[in-house]
Amino acid sequence: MKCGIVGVGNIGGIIAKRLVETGTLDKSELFLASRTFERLKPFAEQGFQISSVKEIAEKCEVIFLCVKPQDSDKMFEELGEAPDRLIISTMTGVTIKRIVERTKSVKVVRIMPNIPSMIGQGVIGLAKSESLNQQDWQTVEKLLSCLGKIFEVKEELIPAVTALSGSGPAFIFVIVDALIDAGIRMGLSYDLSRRMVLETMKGSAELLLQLGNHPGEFRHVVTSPAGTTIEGIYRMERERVRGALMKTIQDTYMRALELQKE
Ligand SMILES: NC(=O)C1=CN([C@@H]2O[C@H](COP(=O)(O)OP(=O)(O)OC[C@H]3O[C@@H](n4cnc5c(N)ncnc54)[C@H](OP(=O)(O)O)[C@@H]3O)[C@@H](O)[C@H]2O)C=CC1
Ligand SMILES: O=C(O)[C@@H]1CCC=N1
Repeated sequence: MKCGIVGVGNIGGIIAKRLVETGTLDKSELFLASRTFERLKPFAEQGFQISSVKEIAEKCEVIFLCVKPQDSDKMFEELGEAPDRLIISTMTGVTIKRIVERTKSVKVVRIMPNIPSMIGQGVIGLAKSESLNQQDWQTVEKLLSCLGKIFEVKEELIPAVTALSGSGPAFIFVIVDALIDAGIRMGLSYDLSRRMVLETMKGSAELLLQLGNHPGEFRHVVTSPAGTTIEGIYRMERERVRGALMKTIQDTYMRALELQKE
């Protein structure tokens, strides 16, 4: 199967690497196109095939579109029409309707991956056009499963997925950074603090995933009467941490909706 990636930046680069390193595609089946050669150079040096955007439209059965929304018009112009192609877009704010209009392909999948895809542990929100047949869907699953877990949603929920899991890792990284600093402030080394924070996060997430309990239930298991945890929880409530996190996601969601209108 010939597959092309248009826009080899953060996400396009991750997809290219995962497709090849997991053996999902052979380098001979994959073609990369981007605006500046600088981004493509490390791929060219590793034997990836470099192409033009137009060539990808002409020769690839599957085309990933991975440019920023602000660059999409120019990219669509260069791509031209690609009526029989299966299009998989990571572009934030660019609707399936718009992709169908610009490419004339009716087989369009809009995805919202996140960067843990780098190690195959991503969350991939996905909405698809109605014209995909069983074979197309198998192709999509084959290509995307090397990135992580696929969650199919209605297209109207993609902006919510963008806020929660697409942008989500950035918020988690800010929280991790702050917790590591808190450890350092109490005298732990950076390395020890980092490992303890990450293992605590990983263990807590695994516990919830494996046992399925509501997080509030386990919070009570940790919290001893007149103990240490309740002091921390009381501080979190006074600092309105919950509200701040919900507002963070809401503002991100509003921007995702705005981008869809621009
Ligand atoms: N980063 C993330 O975590 C996520 C991003 N997304 C979405 O994926 C898309 C890509 O994001 P990201 O990878 O971070 O962005 P990047 O800017 O890192 O990558 C986009 C790439 O597309 C190239 N490009 C721009 N215009 C064209 C064109 N006309 N033809 C070919 N290539 C072009 C850019 O070239 P140049 O190097 O010259 O700028 C750049 O290398 C965005 O729409 C984003 O919203 C979705 C989920 C997560
Ligand atoms: O910041 C952005 O716009 C993109 C969408 C999700 C993650 N990065």
